[in-house]
Amino acid sequence: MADFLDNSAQQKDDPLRVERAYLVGVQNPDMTAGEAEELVAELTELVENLQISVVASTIVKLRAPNPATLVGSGKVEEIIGAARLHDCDVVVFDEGLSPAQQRNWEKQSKLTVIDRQEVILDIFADRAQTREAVLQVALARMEYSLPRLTRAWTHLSRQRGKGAMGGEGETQLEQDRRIVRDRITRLKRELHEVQQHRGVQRAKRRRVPVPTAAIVGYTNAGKSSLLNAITGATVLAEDKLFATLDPTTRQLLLPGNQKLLVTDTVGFVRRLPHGLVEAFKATLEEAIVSDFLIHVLDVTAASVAEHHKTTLEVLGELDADERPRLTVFNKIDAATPEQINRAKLLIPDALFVSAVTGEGLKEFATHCTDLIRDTFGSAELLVPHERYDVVARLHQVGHVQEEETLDEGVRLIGRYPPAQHGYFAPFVVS
Ligand SMILES: Nc1nc2c(ncn2[C@@H]2O[C@H](COP(=O)(O)OP(=O)(O)OP(=O)(O)O)[C@@H](O)[C@H]2O)c(=O)[nH]1
Ligand SMILES: [Mg+2]
Repeated sequence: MADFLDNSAQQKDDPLRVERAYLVGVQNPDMTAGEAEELVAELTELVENLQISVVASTIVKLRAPNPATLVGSGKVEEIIGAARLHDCDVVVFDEGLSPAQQRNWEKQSKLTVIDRQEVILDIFADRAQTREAVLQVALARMEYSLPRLTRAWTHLSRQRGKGAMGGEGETQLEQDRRIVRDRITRLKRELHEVQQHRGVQRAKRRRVPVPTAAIVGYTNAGKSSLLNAITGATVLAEDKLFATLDPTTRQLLLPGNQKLLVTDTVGFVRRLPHGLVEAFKATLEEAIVSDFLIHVLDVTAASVAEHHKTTLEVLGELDADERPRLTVFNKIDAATPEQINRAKLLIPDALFVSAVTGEGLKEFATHCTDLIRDTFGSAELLVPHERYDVVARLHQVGHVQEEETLDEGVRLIGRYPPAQHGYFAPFVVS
């Protein structure tokens, strides 16, 4: 299985490896030209992450997709001509290609033709580090490749010309399919074991009554940098998409001596392959089970609103969109006043910070304490009738969720600020 789990290192010097890419963006009727351009810019970054140079690109306006080749036949000719002219060896589509479309393209162009999803899968494969992430990515890639085994270029080899096209007999193909299916079964079994082990560890951890938060957000927003800045931890922060694939947890000490466990998570991206969302559900469970989410956004990103939307969508798929959430715009040190204003309009109650200069981090910490106070610190009190002043004070400084008069006193369930703990402690029953 080693060949499937690690194919990056040994192929860096492979003469057949693709090196020069021609990108094709697709502008659907519901998209503006600007949006299509942004997606291509993002795809450029993704492709360059694979050490493939982006030589040229084009945007195709698409009214109705052509089932055979996605774009119309005239455009196919045009794109192949342009890719050849620029001496490209790979064409990358921003839009997903069906296995049949991909096959048709490769047959006609004699070039490697891939889509955004495959690029993302390959990046994840390069970055995965823990056993679980490695297995999850391998599984997502296997599932993606199963209907595409007749292609000239597969991420099983990430090179051209391997696995002959057309000349291959049905039996060979059937055999390959069986091998891939067997691997999928084996990967699922291994993953199950690894996840069970992690579940046990988490159950142990959960007994510690320290609140937890997960940092989520679009890739490159500065999630790891923020975690570094607030904890002094040394988490990998790089100007690379998906620098973080495995969750890292650090303990943070907030104002009022409040402890908080913060977990950094993998960045989200538009058009994340569905297989990967599925595959990463387990890893992102950390985010789902945390007490609240810290949603980090890059305030300088042109499509910050899209980033915001994408993250909420992925959170929705993970059933985590209802968790308490703190929205934080990062990189204010590099932002223009217009960008700040735009962000304020987008999320009026958001916080503004810079992980680089440390600006806004104090307010951020205070807000975390407040959020914990809102989600935590709920206690049941029994206050004797002669101490009605305590009941009055709880109404004044805290939040009373339940109140009931009994013979022995007033029973209350409520929350109050950590600073008041000492005052209320003698009356707490649970
Ligand atoms: N100017 C500026 N740059 C920042 C700030 N925070 C992060 N960056 C830069 O943004 C880039 C991405 O930062 P990361 O912390 O790796 O981002 P991330 O969200 O963890 O990215 P992934 O793990 O890839 O999803 C790096 O080049 C950082 O130096 C900030 O406050 N200001
Ligand atoms: Mg990161």
